[in-house]
Amino acid sequence: MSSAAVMPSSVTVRVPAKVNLELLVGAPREDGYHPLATVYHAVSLYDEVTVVGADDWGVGVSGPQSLGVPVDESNLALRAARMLAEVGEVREPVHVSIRKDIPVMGGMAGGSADAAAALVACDRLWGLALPRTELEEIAAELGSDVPFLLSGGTSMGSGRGEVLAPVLARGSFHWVFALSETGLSTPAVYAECDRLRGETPVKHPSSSPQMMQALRSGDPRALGEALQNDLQAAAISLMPALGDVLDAGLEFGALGGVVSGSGPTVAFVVENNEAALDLAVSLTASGAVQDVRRATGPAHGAHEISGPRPG
Ligand SMILES: C[C@@](CO)(OP(=O)(O)O)[C@H](O)COP(=O)(O)OP(=O)(O)OC[C@H]1O[C@@H](n2ccc(N)nc2=O)[C@H](O)[C@@H]1O
Ligand SMILES: Nc1ncnc2c1ncn2[C@@H]1O[C@H](COP(=O)(O)OP(=O)(O)O)[C@@H](O)[C@H]1O
Repeated sequence: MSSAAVMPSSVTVRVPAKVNLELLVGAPREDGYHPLATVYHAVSLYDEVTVVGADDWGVGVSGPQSLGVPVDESNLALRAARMLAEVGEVREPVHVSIRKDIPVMGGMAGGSADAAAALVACDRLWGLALPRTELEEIAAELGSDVPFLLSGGTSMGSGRGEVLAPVLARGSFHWVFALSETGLSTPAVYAECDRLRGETPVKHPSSSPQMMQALRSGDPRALGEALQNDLQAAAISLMPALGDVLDAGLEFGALGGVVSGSGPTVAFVVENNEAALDLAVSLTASGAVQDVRRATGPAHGAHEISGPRPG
Protein backbone atom coordinates (compact mmCIF):
# COMPACT_ATOMS: atom_id res chain seq x y z
CA MET A 1 0.00 0.00 0.00
CA SER A 2 1.16 3.50 -0.77
CA SER A 3 1.76 5.78 2.22
CA ALA A 4 0.27 8.79 0.34
CA ALA A 5 -2.87 10.29 1.93
CA VAL A 6 -5.98 8.47 0.70
CA MET A 7 -8.78 10.79 -0.43
CA PRO A 8 -12.17 9.67 0.87
CA SER A 9 -14.97 8.96 -1.65
CA SER A 10 -17.57 10.31 0.75
CA VAL A 11 -17.47 12.23 4.03
CA THR A 12 -20.12 12.44 6.77
CA VAL A 13 -20.09 15.23 9.34
CA ARG A 14 -22.26 15.47 12.44
CA VAL A 15 -23.28 18.93 13.63
CA PRO A 16 -25.23 20.08 16.71
CA ALA A 17 -28.13 22.50 17.20
CA LYS A 18 -27.69 25.60 19.37
CA VAL A 19 -29.62 27.50 21.98
CA ASN A 20 -28.83 31.11 22.97
CA LEU A 21 -28.47 31.11 26.77
CA GLU A 22 -28.45 34.88 26.59
CA LEU A 23 -29.45 36.95 23.55
CA LEU A 24 -29.18 40.70 24.00
CA VAL A 25 -30.11 42.75 20.93
CA GLY A 26 -29.14 46.36 20.15
CA ALA A 27 -30.74 48.86 17.77
CA PRO A 28 -30.45 47.96 14.05
CA ARG A 29 -27.21 48.96 12.30
CA GLU A 30 -27.11 50.73 8.95
CA ASP A 31 -26.81 47.38 7.14
CA GLY A 32 -30.04 46.21 8.83
CA TYR A 33 -28.36 43.69 11.14
CA HIS A 34 -28.68 44.06 14.91
CA PRO A 35 -25.61 44.18 17.14
CA LEU A 36 -25.70 41.23 19.55
CA ALA A 37 -24.23 40.13 22.84
CA THR A 38 -25.09 36.46 22.94
CA VAL A 39 -23.99 33.25 24.62
CA TYR A 40 -24.25 30.33 22.20
CA HIS A 41 -24.51 26.82 23.61
CA ALA A 42 -24.37 23.74 21.35
CA VAL A 43 -26.68 20.86 22.34
CA SER A 44 -26.85 17.16 21.48
CA LEU A 45 -29.51 17.35 18.77
CA TYR A 46 -27.73 16.58 15.54
CA ASP A 47 -27.99 16.77 11.77
CA GLU A 48 -25.69 14.60 9.63
CA VAL A 49 -24.38 15.88 6.32
CA THR A 50 -22.79 13.54 3.77
CA VAL A 51 -20.99 14.77 0.66
CA VAL A 52 -20.05 12.55 -2.26
CA GLY A 53 -18.53 13.38 -5.65
CA ALA A 54 -21.23 13.59 -8.39
CA ASP A 55 -21.73 14.61 -12.03
CA ASP A 56 -23.76 17.62 -10.95
CA TRP A 57 -24.42 19.74 -7.85
CA GLY A 58 -27.43 18.58 -5.84
CA VAL A 59 -28.97 18.15 -2.40
CA GLY A 60 -31.37 15.70 -0.75
CA VAL A 61 -32.94 15.72 2.70
CA SER A 62 -34.21 12.86 4.89
CA GLY A 63 -34.98 12.27 8.57
CA PRO A 64 -37.55 13.29 11.18
CA GLN A 65 -37.30 17.08 10.55
CA SER A 66 -36.97 17.15 6.77
CA LEU A 67 -40.35 18.80 6.06
CA GLY A 68 -39.92 22.35 4.72
CA VAL A 69 -36.20 22.15 4.00
CA PRO A 70 -35.47 23.51 0.51
CA VAL A 71 -33.83 21.04 -1.92
CA ASP A 72 -32.84 23.65 -4.49
CA GLU A 73 -29.96 26.11 -4.78
CA SER A 74 -31.22 28.01 -1.70
CA ASN A 75 -30.28 25.12 0.59
CA LEU A 76 -27.60 26.51 2.90
CA ALA A 77 -25.52 23.32 2.86
CA LEU A 78 -25.38 23.32 -0.94
CA ARG A 79 -24.54 27.05 -0.94
CA ALA A 80 -21.74 26.35 1.53
CA ALA A 81 -20.32 23.57 -0.67
CA ARG A 82 -20.42 25.81 -3.75
CA MET A 83 -18.81 28.72 -1.92
CA LEU A 84 -15.97 26.51 -0.67
CA ALA A 85 -15.47 25.12 -4.19
CA GLU A 86 -15.03 28.67 -5.47
CA VAL A 87 -12.52 29.60 -2.77
CA GLY A 88 -10.61 26.33 -3.18
CA GLU A 89 -10.83 26.44 -7.02
CA VAL A 90 -12.43 23.00 -7.05
CA ARG A 91 -14.29 21.89 -10.17
CA GLU A 92 -15.73 18.62 -8.87
CA PRO A 93 -19.45 18.90 -8.03
CA VAL A 94 -20.83 17.11 -4.97
CA HIS A 95 -24.18 15.73 -3.95
CA VAL A 96 -25.07 16.76 -0.40
CA SER A 97 -27.33 14.45 1.67
CA ILE A 98 -28.72 15.86 4.90
CA ARG A 99 -30.25 13.75 7.65
CA LYS A 100 -32.26 16.30 9.62
CA ASP A 101 -33.06 15.97 13.30
CA ILE A 102 -32.79 19.70 14.13
CA PRO A 103 -36.19 21.46 13.94
CA VAL A 104 -36.61 23.65 10.83
CA MET A 105 -37.19 27.39 11.43
CA GLY A 106 -37.06 26.57 15.13
CA GLY A 107 -34.49 29.07 16.40
CA MET A 108 -31.93 26.28 16.77
CA ALA A 109 -29.86 27.21 13.70
CA GLY A 110 -30.49 24.01 11.75
CA GLY A 111 -29.76 25.55 8.35
CA SER A 112 -26.60 27.21 9.66
CA ALA A 113 -25.54 23.90 11.22
CA ASP A 114 -25.89 22.14 7.85
CA ALA A 115 -23.83 24.88 6.20
CA ALA A 116 -21.05 24.49 8.78
CA ALA A 117 -21.15 20.70 8.34
CA ALA A 118 -20.95 21.00 4.54
CA LEU A 119 -17.86 23.23 4.83
CA VAL A 120 -16.06 20.72 7.06
CA ALA A 121 -17.16 17.76 4.89
CA CYS A 122 -16.13 19.30 1.54
CA ASP A 123 -12.86 20.60 2.96
CA ARG A 124 -12.04 16.98 3.85
CA LEU A 125 -13.45 15.40 0.66
CA TRP A 126 -11.43 17.74 -1.58
CA GLY A 127 -8.32 17.54 0.61
CA LEU A 128 -8.17 21.35 0.92
CA ALA A 129 -7.20 21.46 4.62
CA LEU A 130 -7.99 25.19 4.79
CA PRO A 131 -6.88 26.99 7.96
CA ARG A 132 -9.70 27.23 10.51
CA THR A 133 -9.76 31.06 10.23
CA GLU A 134 -10.47 30.81 6.49
CA LEU A 135 -13.34 28.35 7.08
CA GLU A 136 -14.71 30.77 9.71
CA GLU A 137 -14.65 33.66 7.21
CA ILE A 138 -16.62 31.66 4.65
CA ALA A 139 -18.99 30.56 7.44
CA ALA A 140 -19.65 34.19 8.46
CA GLU A 141 -20.57 35.06 4.85
CA LEU A 142 -23.14 32.27 4.83
CA GLY A 143 -24.89 33.45 8.02
CA SER A 144 -24.31 35.17 11.35
CA ASP A 145 -24.43 32.02 13.45
CA VAL A 146 -22.64 29.62 11.06
CA PRO A 147 -19.14 30.23 12.59
CA PHE A 148 -20.39 29.08 16.01
CA LEU A 149 -21.60 25.75 14.60
CA LEU A 150 -18.04 25.05 13.39
CA SER A 151 -16.69 25.31 16.93
CA GLY A 152 -19.63 24.29 19.15
CA GLY A 153 -19.26 24.24 22.94
CA THR A 154 -20.30 27.42 24.75
CA SER A 155 -19.13 30.75 23.30
CA MET A 156 -19.77 34.48 23.39
CA GLY A 157 -21.01 35.98 20.13
CA SER A 158 -20.81 39.68 19.24
CA GLY A 159 -20.97 41.81 16.09
CA ARG A 160 -24.00 40.40 14.27
CA GLY A 161 -23.27 37.10 16.07
CA GLU A 162 -20.30 36.03 13.91
CA VAL A 163 -17.49 37.28 16.19
CA LEU A 164 -16.73 34.54 18.69
CA ALA A 165 -14.86 34.66 21.99
CA PRO A 166 -14.31 31.91 24.53
CA VAL A 167 -16.29 31.89 27.75
CA LEU A 168 -15.40 30.09 30.95
CA ALA A 169 -18.10 27.45 31.40
CA ARG A 170 -18.06 24.40 33.69
CA GLY A 171 -20.01 21.16 33.68
CA SER A 172 -22.80 20.05 31.42
CA PHE A 173 -26.50 20.91 31.44
CA HIS A 174 -29.69 18.93 30.81
CA TRP A 175 -32.27 20.40 28.45
CA VAL A 176 -35.84 19.77 27.38
CA PHE A 177 -36.94 21.43 24.13
CA ALA A 178 -40.60 22.09 23.40
CA LEU A 179 -41.03 22.10 19.60
CA SER A 180 -43.75 23.88 17.64
CA GLU A 181 -45.53 22.57 14.57
CA THR A 182 -44.91 25.78 12.63
CA GLY A 183 -41.73 27.84 12.40
CA LEU A 184 -40.96 31.55 12.84
CA SER A 185 -38.98 33.59 10.33
CA THR A 186 -35.82 35.11 11.85
CA PRO A 187 -36.10 38.49 9.99
CA ALA A 188 -39.79 38.73 10.99
CA VAL A 189 -38.93 38.24 14.67
CA TYR A 190 -36.14 40.87 14.59
CA ALA A 191 -38.58 43.27 12.86
CA GLU A 192 -41.23 42.57 15.51
CA CYS A 193 -38.66 43.28 18.24
CA ASP A 194 -37.96 46.70 16.64
CA ARG A 195 -41.68 47.39 16.30
CA LEU A 196 -42.37 46.57 19.96
CA ARG A 197 -39.48 48.81 21.06
CA GLY A 198 -40.78 51.73 19.02
CA GLU A 199 -38.90 54.93 19.88
CA THR A 200 -37.54 53.61 23.21
CA PRO A 201 -33.74 54.15 23.28
CA VAL A 202 -31.81 50.84 23.16
CA LYS A 203 -28.42 50.36 24.89
CA HIS A 204 -25.49 48.71 23.11
CA PRO A 205 -25.75 45.09 24.30
CA SER A 206 -23.20 43.58 26.68
CA SER A 207 -23.33 40.23 28.44
CA SER A 208 -24.61 40.09 32.02
CA PRO A 209 -22.38 39.32 35.03
CA GLN A 210 -25.17 37.00 36.27
CA MET A 211 -24.85 34.76 33.17
CA MET A 212 -21.02 34.73 33.36
CA GLN A 213 -21.20 33.71 37.04
CA ALA A 214 -23.79 30.98 36.32
CA LEU A 215 -21.54 29.52 33.60
CA ARG A 216 -18.45 29.65 35.82
CA SER A 217 -20.34 27.82 38.60
CA GLY A 218 -21.84 25.14 36.34
CA ASP A 219 -24.95 25.33 38.56
CA PRO A 220 -28.14 24.61 36.54
CA ARG A 221 -30.28 26.55 39.05
CA ALA A 222 -28.18 29.70 38.59
CA LEU A 223 -28.24 29.16 34.82
CA GLY A 224 -32.03 28.81 34.89
CA GLU A 225 -32.32 32.18 36.61
CA ALA A 226 -29.88 33.87 34.23
CA LEU A 227 -31.47 32.77 30.92
CA GLN A 228 -32.68 35.79 28.92
CA ASN A 229 -33.61 36.62 25.36
CA ASP A 230 -34.52 40.06 23.98
CA LEU A 231 -36.32 38.36 21.06
CA GLN A 232 -38.62 36.43 23.39
CA ALA A 233 -41.34 39.10 23.64
CA ALA A 234 -41.33 39.43 19.84
CA ALA A 235 -41.62 35.66 19.33
CA ILE A 236 -44.52 35.53 21.83
CA SER A 237 -46.16 38.50 20.14
CA LEU A 238 -46.10 36.59 16.82
CA MET A 239 -47.02 33.26 18.45
CA PRO A 240 -48.89 33.89 21.73
CA ALA A 241 -49.12 30.16 22.61
CA LEU A 242 -45.39 30.27 23.45
CA GLY A 243 -46.24 32.16 26.65
CA ASP A 244 -48.37 29.20 27.77
CA VAL A 245 -45.59 26.73 26.91
CA LEU A 246 -43.11 28.71 29.06
CA ASP A 247 -45.60 28.81 31.96
CA ALA A 248 -46.29 25.07 31.67
CA GLY A 249 -42.58 24.14 31.73
CA LEU A 250 -41.89 26.25 34.82
CA GLU A 251 -45.00 24.90 36.55
CA PHE A 252 -43.81 21.32 35.85
CA GLY A 253 -40.48 21.95 37.58
CA ALA A 254 -38.00 23.42 35.05
CA LEU A 255 -35.24 25.50 36.67
CA GLY A 256 -35.62 28.08 33.91
CA GLY A 257 -37.04 28.47 30.44
CA VAL A 258 -36.39 30.69 27.44
CA VAL A 259 -37.39 30.97 23.79
CA SER A 260 -34.46 29.63 21.73
CA GLY A 261 -33.06 32.36 19.45
CA SER A 262 -35.86 33.72 17.26
CA GLY A 263 -38.11 30.80 18.32
CA PRO A 264 -40.48 29.13 18.36
CA THR A 265 -38.63 26.30 20.17
CA VAL A 266 -38.71 26.80 23.94
CA ALA A 267 -35.69 25.55 25.93
CA PHE A 268 -35.97 24.41 29.55
CA VAL A 269 -32.97 23.67 31.77
CA VAL A 270 -33.45 20.98 34.44
CA GLU A 271 -31.40 19.45 37.28
CA ASN A 272 -30.49 16.07 35.76
CA ASN A 273 -31.49 13.36 33.28
CA GLU A 274 -34.35 12.09 35.45
CA ALA A 275 -35.83 15.58 35.75
CA ALA A 276 -35.56 15.91 31.96
CA LEU A 277 -37.57 12.70 31.49
CA ASP A 278 -40.21 13.87 34.01
CA LEU A 279 -40.58 17.27 32.36
CA ALA A 280 -40.76 15.78 28.86
CA VAL A 281 -43.56 13.44 29.97
CA SER A 282 -45.49 16.19 31.82
CA LEU A 283 -45.30 18.63 28.90
CA THR A 284 -46.49 16.01 26.43
CA ALA A 285 -49.27 14.67 28.69
CA SER A 286 -50.58 18.19 29.42
CA GLY A 287 -51.19 18.78 25.71
CA ALA A 288 -49.41 22.17 25.99
CA VAL A 289 -46.70 20.98 23.59
CA GLN A 290 -46.84 18.97 20.34
CA ASP A 291 -43.41 17.41 20.54
CA VAL A 292 -40.47 17.44 22.98
CA ARG A 293 -36.80 16.53 22.72
CA ARG A 294 -34.19 15.99 25.41
CA ALA A 295 -30.53 16.92 25.01
CA THR A 296 -27.40 17.85 26.91
CA GLY A 297 -24.92 20.64 26.32
CA PRO A 298 -22.30 21.70 25.56
CA ALA A 299 -21.81 19.54 22.45
CA HIS A 300 -18.91 19.48 19.98
CA GLY A 301 -19.15 21.55 16.78
CA ALA A 302 -19.20 20.10 13.24
CA HIS A 303 -17.00 16.97 13.19
CA GLU A 304 -16.39 14.11 10.81
CA ILE A 305 -17.91 10.76 11.78
CA SER A 306 -17.05 8.79 8.60
CA GLY A 307 -13.87 6.77 8.67
CA PRO A 308 -11.49 7.34 5.74
CA ARG A 309 -12.42 5.04 2.84
CA PRO A 310 -10.29 4.48 -0.26
CA GLY A 311 -11.63 6.32 -3.34
C1 LIG B 1 -31.69 34.84 15.90
C2 LIG B 1 -30.42 34.03 15.86
C3 LIG B 1 -29.77 34.04 17.25
O1 LIG B 1 -28.61 33.26 17.29
O2 LIG B 1 -30.59 32.65 15.54
P1 LIG B 1 -31.86 31.81 14.96
O3 LIG B 1 -32.99 32.01 15.90
O4 LIG B 1 -32.16 32.32 13.59
O5 LIG B 1 -31.40 30.38 14.92
C4 LIG B 1 -29.40 34.64 14.85
O6 LIG B 1 -29.16 36.00 15.15
C5 LIG B 1 -29.80 34.51 13.41
O7 LIG B 1 -28.65 34.22 12.69
P2 LIG B 1 -28.73 33.69 11.17
O8 LIG B 1 -29.92 32.80 11.00
O9 LIG B 1 -27.38 33.16 10.80
O10 LIG B 1 -29.05 35.04 10.45
P3 LIG B 1 -28.52 35.63 9.06
O11 LIG B 1 -28.75 34.59 8.00
O12 LIG B 1 -27.18 36.23 9.21
O13 LIG B 1 -29.58 36.81 8.87
C6 LIG B 1 -30.93 36.58 8.57
C7 LIG B 1 -31.71 37.82 8.90
O14 LIG B 1 -31.87 37.94 10.33
C8 LIG B 1 -31.76 39.30 10.74
N1 LIG B 1 -30.59 39.46 11.65
C9 LIG B 1 -29.71 38.44 11.82
C10 LIG B 1 -28.65 38.59 12.70
C11 LIG B 1 -28.51 39.83 13.37
N2 LIG B 1 -27.50 40.02 14.23
N3 LIG B 1 -29.40 40.83 13.17
C12 LIG B 1 -30.44 40.65 12.33
O15 LIG B 1 -31.25 41.57 12.17
C13 LIG B 1 -31.64 40.12 9.47
O16 LIG B 1 -32.96 40.46 9.10
C14 LIG B 1 -31.06 39.12 8.47
O17 LIG B 1 -31.40 39.44 7.15
N1 LIG C 1 -30.22 22.90 5.19
C1 LIG C 1 -31.24 23.62 5.67
N2 LIG C 1 -31.90 23.23 6.77
C2 LIG C 1 -32.91 23.98 7.28
N3 LIG C 1 -33.34 25.12 6.73
C3 LIG C 1 -32.72 25.56 5.64
C4 LIG C 1 -31.65 24.85 5.07
N4 LIG C 1 -31.21 25.54 4.02
C5 LIG C 1 -31.98 26.64 3.93
N5 LIG C 1 -32.90 26.66 4.90
C6 LIG C 1 -33.88 27.75 5.12
O1 LIG C 1 -33.36 28.54 6.18
C7 LIG C 1 -34.38 29.17 6.92
C8 LIG C 1 -34.08 29.10 8.42
O2 LIG C 1 -34.17 27.76 8.83
P1 LIG C 1 -33.43 27.21 10.16
O3 LIG C 1 -31.98 27.44 10.09
O4 LIG C 1 -33.91 25.82 10.35
O5 LIG C 1 -34.13 28.10 11.28
P2 LIG C 1 -33.65 29.13 12.37
O6 LIG C 1 -33.00 30.28 11.64
O7 LIG C 1 -34.92 29.51 13.05
O8 LIG C 1 -32.72 28.44 13.28
C9 LIG C 1 -35.68 28.51 6.48
O9 LIG C 1 -36.37 29.44 5.68
C10 LIG C 1 -35.25 27.31 5.66
O10 LIG C 1 -36.15 27.07 4.61
